[in-house]
Amino acid sequence: MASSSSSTSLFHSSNPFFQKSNLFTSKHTQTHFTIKSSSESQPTPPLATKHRRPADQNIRDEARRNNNHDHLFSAKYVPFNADPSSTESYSLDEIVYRSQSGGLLDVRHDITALKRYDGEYWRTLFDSRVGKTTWPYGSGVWSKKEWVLPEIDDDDIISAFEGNSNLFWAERFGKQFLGMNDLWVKHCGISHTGSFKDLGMSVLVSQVNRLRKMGRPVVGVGCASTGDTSAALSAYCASAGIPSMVFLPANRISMAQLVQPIANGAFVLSIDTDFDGCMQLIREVTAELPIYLANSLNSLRLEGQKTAAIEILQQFDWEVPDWVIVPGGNLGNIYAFYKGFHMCKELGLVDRIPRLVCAQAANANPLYLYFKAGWKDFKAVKAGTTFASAIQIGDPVSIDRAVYALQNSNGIVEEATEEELMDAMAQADSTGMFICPHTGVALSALFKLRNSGVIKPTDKTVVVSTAHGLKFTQSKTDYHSKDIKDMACRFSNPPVQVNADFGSVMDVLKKYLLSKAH
Ligand SMILES: Cc1ncc(COP(=O)(O)O)c(C=O)c1O
Ligand SMILES: N[C@@H](CCOP(=O)(O)O)C(=O)O
Repeated sequence: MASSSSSTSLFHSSNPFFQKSNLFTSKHTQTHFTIKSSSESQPTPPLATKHRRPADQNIRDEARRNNNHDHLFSAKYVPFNADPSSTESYSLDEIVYRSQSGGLLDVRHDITALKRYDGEYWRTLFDSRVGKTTWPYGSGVWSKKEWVLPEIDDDDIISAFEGNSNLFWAERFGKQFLGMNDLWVKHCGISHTGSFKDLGMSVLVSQVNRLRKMGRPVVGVGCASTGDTSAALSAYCASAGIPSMVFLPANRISMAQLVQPIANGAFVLSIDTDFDGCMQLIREVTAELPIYLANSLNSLRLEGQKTAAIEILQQFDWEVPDWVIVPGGNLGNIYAFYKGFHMCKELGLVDRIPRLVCAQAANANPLYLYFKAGWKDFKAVKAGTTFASAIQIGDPVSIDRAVYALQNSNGIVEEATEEELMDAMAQADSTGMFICPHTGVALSALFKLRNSGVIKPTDKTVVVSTAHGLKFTQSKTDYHSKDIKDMACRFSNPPVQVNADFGSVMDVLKKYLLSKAH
């Protein structure tokens, strides 16, 4: 941290933020910050109020008026986990998904430029933007714009004010089932299209919007999907007026997920294969046609998704949880969480990162098997059917990213059987949540790690809920009807059929009340 004697007030008129934007004019931000560069000028007081937007301007117009075109920060693509001697890099305005050697890419930020500002500066800046409608900072993703896509024009951003999702204190669930009092569920599925994919898709579609305005050959955007990526892609593309194409494995996604891209006007291909087959096809197709690839192989997506990690720290007032548990499928998200936490540590917002747990369905568990084998000889698997259908993935594209995230966070991989994940989902729902089966996978991992004593009762623990339960009502209906082969459905709560007369209704009610009396 810079000391105040060697630094300049952020509100000083020589600071570009102060000059070119009204970000610091709210009364919430009248704190003095420090930046690490020195200057001889004297600080001047901050402006007291934000000017009202003229009635004939919308929030985009207002952002345009205040736009800061002098970019202080920048980012580029580099090979993922590249050797420090590597000079290979690409502008984010290039259309490239793989490094020269065929490996994954990563978005690398100019950390030196970001480090000119200390942790207190970034914390206060991000905090000052929460809960506003100022374009584009009202979004949980774009409130961290300098760390996401620093060079994009605000006007090119396609946002549904995603993010800022509820960090839910799972008080009753924690106490009743786990003896925990500091258990939290990050509800990333309470979002525009009902999953965490909105975070990354806002970034990707915004960049596509920019590329198209620059005249780059992008006719549309495509993805393979188990249902959530396609929902997010089609919604953001529809909002931007960009054609979208989604490759879906036939009969393997929920009805709610299927109808989302249909309703949003995407070109929907239902293909008689599994997700891994669809992924292979979209990769081949995007190599041939001017269709931009929207899966998380594209590292732009992870820049948006990483903001969920930053948000967790922010919601805890920058206190670091002990554990964060994330359900994993194609394995981009576990790395996105790692990256968000790591950036906060590197830039001085926090002093450590949480331990990460990646939770997989036992029927689609290539990462779990790899972890158990001591990270030796990764083998893709043929993913079996699972109620956690969005993570029915046997050959995850981000396997290397996931291993990196887990190895650098002292992480763990767990798995959950179908019965475990469905029971955990029902237990969570019985305490007032309405979670998806993937969150059930994460909660099953938590049960296991609590039972083995790895996670302690007082550990501050966050379970990432990745999609809205309303997308998966069929699995809940099957469970509560006890309509699942070889599953006891121990926590089912089927409706009671009763005759339409007062006596019958009274009989069942009395029986119920007696069972509840202490
Ligand atoms: C609801 C849900 N949860 C978890 C995941 C896993 O995320 P990732 O593929 O980034 O591991 C996905 C998608 O894969 C998903 O749609
Ligand atoms: N669960 C995902 C699977 C694809 O993952 P992605 O993050 O690589 O797009 C989905 O909903 O399609």
